[in-house]
Amino acid sequence: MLSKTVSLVTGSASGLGRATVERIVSSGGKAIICDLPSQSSLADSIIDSLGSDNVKFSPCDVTQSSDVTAALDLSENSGWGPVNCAVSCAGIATASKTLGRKGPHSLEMFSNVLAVNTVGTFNVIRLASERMSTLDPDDNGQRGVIINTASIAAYDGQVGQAAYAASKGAIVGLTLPCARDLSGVGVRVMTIAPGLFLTPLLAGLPEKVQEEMGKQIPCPRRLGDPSEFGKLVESIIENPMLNGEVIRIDGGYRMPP
Ligand SMILES: C[C@H](O)CC(=O)SCCNC(=O)CCNC(=O)[C@H](O)C(C)(C)COP(=O)(O)OP(=O)(O)OC[C@H]1O[C@@H](n2cnc3c(N)ncnc32)[C@H](O)[C@@H]1OP(=O)(O)O
Ligand SMILES: NC(=O)c1ccc[n+]([C@@H]2O[C@H](COP(=O)([O-])OP(=O)(O)OC[C@H]3O[C@@H](n4cnc5c(N)ncnc54)[C@H](O)[C@@H]3O)[C@@H](O)[C@H]2O)c1
Repeated sequence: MLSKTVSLVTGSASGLGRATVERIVSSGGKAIICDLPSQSSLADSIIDSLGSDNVKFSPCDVTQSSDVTAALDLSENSGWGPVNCAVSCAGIATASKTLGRKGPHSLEMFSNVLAVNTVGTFNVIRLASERMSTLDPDDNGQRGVIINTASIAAYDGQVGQAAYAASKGAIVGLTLPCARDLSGVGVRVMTIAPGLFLTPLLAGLPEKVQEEMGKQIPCPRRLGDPSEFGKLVESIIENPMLNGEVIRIDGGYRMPP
């Protein structure tokens, strides 16, 4: 399916989303880069390297339905047809204790992390699945695949990760019911829970935290390369039996408190 993949990939101007776009296009597929308008120059550099026939940019805040709709429309208006693959990589990470030295956790920050990570992911699932439902089914009765990005923090959230872990735990929780809901239209739903990958998001964490983490990954004893995330996306797209499940990709790492 990868050579016929028409995808929308959120958060794909950077990091894991970018690696996903590179993987899909290198296998013959197409991708709509769905990222914030502020990321347009990064998106342009991806289009320069992969070709404007294969990649297009739709400025998008995943929490806004009209933005996600515009990205789905761009695929159809470009002559690619409706998307048959949607990968959500858009996400933000925060670090703040429930009760810190300066007082309680900001409620606004907590809500914002859930809005982008959880509500944004569900927004893509609901709108992309509608477009996929219009496609002809393949030999397995399938029309598309949706891949979400959680985190190992959904299971082993650290000190300061209440908001982030809650947002990712919710993505783990919605995976099976969404897969069940969409089984009637032949759309699979999978979630990837990455461990520690070397992307701008991780580079923004305190250096001390980064150093400790890299050393703790059992095997391989290093941070993940974003291309390894892209390979897993490819496997999920290609394997029709993968559905309703969360896959950790973490080198056997379990985060300490
Ligand atoms: C991004 C991907 O999805 C993958 C990931 O999830 S990557 C993992 C990301 N992890 C994080 O972001 C950790 C976030 N937490 C932090 O950065 C900091 O804890 C914080 C900024 C929220 C708080 O820092 P601060 O208020 O300065 O607390 P600080 O004084 O350092 O620590 C207080 C206590 O908590 C402990 N602690 C703080 N952060 C810790 C951590 N990350 N791991 C273990 N212990 C920690 C300290 O050892 C200290 O213990 P003590 O009571 O025995 O002295
Ligand atoms: N890097 C890691 O180690 C790691 C580990 C576990 C999970 N994750 C998750 O993987 C995903 C990708 O992370 P990354 O490391 O590539 O981060 P990154 O910061 O490199 O990329 C995230 C992208 O999301 C975009 N984005 C943020 N808010 C958005 C919004 N409202 N609408 C549209 N786009 C938005 C950003 O502009 C950015 O381009 C995130 O969901 C993150 O939580 C990353």
